[in-house]
Amino acid sequence: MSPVLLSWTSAQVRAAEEPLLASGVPLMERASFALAGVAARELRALRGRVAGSRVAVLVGAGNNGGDALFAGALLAGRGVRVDAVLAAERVHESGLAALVRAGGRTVLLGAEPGGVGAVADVVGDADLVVDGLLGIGARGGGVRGAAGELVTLLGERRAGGGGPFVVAVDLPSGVGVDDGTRAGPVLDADVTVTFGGAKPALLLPPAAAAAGRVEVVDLGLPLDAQPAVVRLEPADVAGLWPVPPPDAHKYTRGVLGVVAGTRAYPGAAVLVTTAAVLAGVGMVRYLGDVADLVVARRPEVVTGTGRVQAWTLGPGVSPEDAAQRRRVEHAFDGIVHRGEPAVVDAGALDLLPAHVGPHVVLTPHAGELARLLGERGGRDDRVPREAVEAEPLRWARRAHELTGATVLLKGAVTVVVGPHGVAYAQAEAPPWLATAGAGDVLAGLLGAMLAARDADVHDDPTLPAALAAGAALVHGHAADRANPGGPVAARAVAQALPATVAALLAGRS
Ligand SMILES: NC(=O)C1=CN([C@@H]2O[C@H](COP(=O)(O)OP(=O)(O)OC[C@H]3O[C@@H](n4cnc5c(N)ncnc54)[C@H](O)[C@@H]3O)[C@@H](O)[C@H]2O)[C@@H](O)CC1
Ligand SMILES: [K+]
Repeated sequence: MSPVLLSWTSAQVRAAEEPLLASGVPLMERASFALAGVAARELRALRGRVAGSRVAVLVGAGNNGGDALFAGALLAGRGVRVDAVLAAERVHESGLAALVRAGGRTVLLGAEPGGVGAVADVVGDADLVVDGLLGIGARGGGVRGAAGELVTLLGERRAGGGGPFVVAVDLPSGVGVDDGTRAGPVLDADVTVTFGGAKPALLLPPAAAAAGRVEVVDLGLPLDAQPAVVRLEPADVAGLWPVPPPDAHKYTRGVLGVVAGTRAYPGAAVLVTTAAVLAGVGMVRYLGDVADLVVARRPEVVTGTGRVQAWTLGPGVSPEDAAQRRRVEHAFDGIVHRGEPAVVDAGALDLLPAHVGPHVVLTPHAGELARLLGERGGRDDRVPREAVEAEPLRWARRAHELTGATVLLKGAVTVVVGPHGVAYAQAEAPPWLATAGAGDVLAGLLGAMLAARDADVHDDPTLPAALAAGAALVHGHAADRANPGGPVAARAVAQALPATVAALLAGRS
C-alpha cells in the first residue's frame, strides 16, 4: 500500500491492464485478495474478530462486482456470514461460483419480497459492506435503477448516524471516475481499496469526500503515462521551495510587487505583505494608498515603484478604486511584455488581459471563476457558482483554455490546472481556514514563491501550477500549525509560515 499521490483515468488504467491480462496475470485474484485483507482488518477493529461477523457484498454487473464476489468468498472461508446482493441478473460467473462454494448466500435485488427496502434492512444490519456495484466502468450520473434506490436508502441510514462500515471496491460506486463529479446516488465509503493506482475521483472534489481513507493496492500495472491528477505531499513541496544559496542577497531571492488593499479594505494589504515577508521573499514592494499602515505593521516592506521579479495583484482592490486599478493595469504591462510571473486575485481578475501565459496564476473561488467564465467564454460557459462547485476540474480547465493562465480554484479541496493537462488537487486546508483574509495570505505566499523562482518559471511553463499546489499545501499546514483542530485567524496563518516552512524543509511535516 502506498499513499495516494498520483491518479490515472479509467482509460489509462485499462491500457495498463491490457498487456498483463493478455499474458494471464491474475489481476482480479490479487485485487480481491487485498480487498478481503482490508475487510478482515476492519472487522477485527470493529468487532474484535473476523469469524462470526456479518458482511454484505453489493455486486454490480461488471468486474468490480467480480472483485467483491471473490473477496466475499475469501471472507466466507474465514467464517464470516456473507450475504451477496446481486444488482444484475448476470454477474461475474466464476466470482459467483466461488462465493456460493464458500457458503455465501445471495439475493437478487428486485426479486426479494419486500423490495429494495427489505434488502436495505439486511445490508444495513451487516457489520461491514463491500461495495462492488460500479468501478471504472461506471458511466457517470450515479448508480442507476434498483441499486441506486438501495444506495439512497443506505445513505439515509448513514446520514442518521447508523448504517454499516463501508469498504468501496476501487471507487465509491456512482462517482464520475475521471471528473470527480457526484451527479446521482453515490455510496459514501469509510475506506476505498483502489487497484493499480488511484483514479481522479479519489482526489478531486466533490467525489473525493465520498472515498474515506484511500488505500492503493499495487497490482504491478505499468502506469508510466503522465498522471491525470496529482496530489503533492510535503516532501514534493520541500523540493520546490526556494531555499536561498549561501551567496544569496535580497534581489536574487526575489522582489515581490504587491498591489492590494484600499482605504476601504486596508487589511488585505497587511495580510498579503505579511505573508510574503514571512514566506521568505527577498523584498516586498508595496504599491497603494495604505502604505503607511503596511509599513507600520511590516517595517520590512518598501513602498513606491521599482523593479520586481513577480506580482501579487488584487486582494482588497475594489472596482471603485480607480488609482489601484490603474496600478494593476500598469503591472499587467510588465507581466505581458516582460513575462513577470503574477498572482491575480479578487479585484484584479476583472482586469486580466485577454490572453496571458501560464506564468500568470489566477486564484479565484468558485463564484469568481463563474464570473470570469461568463465574461470571457461563450454561451455554454455561462454557469452559476454551483456548477463550478459540482465540476471544479472541468471549469478550471476551461478557464485555463480561455485565458492561458494557470488556474488555482480555491475550495475545501483546491484544484490547480496548468498547461499540458497538468492538474493538482490539494486537500490540506482544515475547514477552519475558510475565513476572511485566508485568501490574501495564500496570494502573498504564492507571490513570494513565484518571485524567488521567476527564472525557472520562464523555463518551465508547468512550474507555476506546481508552485501553486505547493502554496496550497503550505497554507493548509500553516493553518493547522497556528491552531491544530480549532479556529484560526488569517493573520495567525501568516505568522505560522516561518515554522511551517522550516518543518517542511526538515522533513518534519
Ligand atoms: N480488468 C481486470 O481484470 C481488473 C479489473 N478490476 C476491477 O474491474 C473494475 C472494472 O470493471 P468493468 O469494466 O467490468 O466495469 P464495472 O464493474 O465498473 O461496471 C460496468 C457495468 O456496470 C454497468 N453500469 C455502468 N454505469 C452504470 C450506472 N451508472 N448505473 C448502473 N450500472 C452501470 C455497465 O452496464 C456495465 O455492465 C475495476 O473498477 C476493478 O474493480 C480489478 O479486478 C483489477 C483487474
Ligand atoms: K465500487
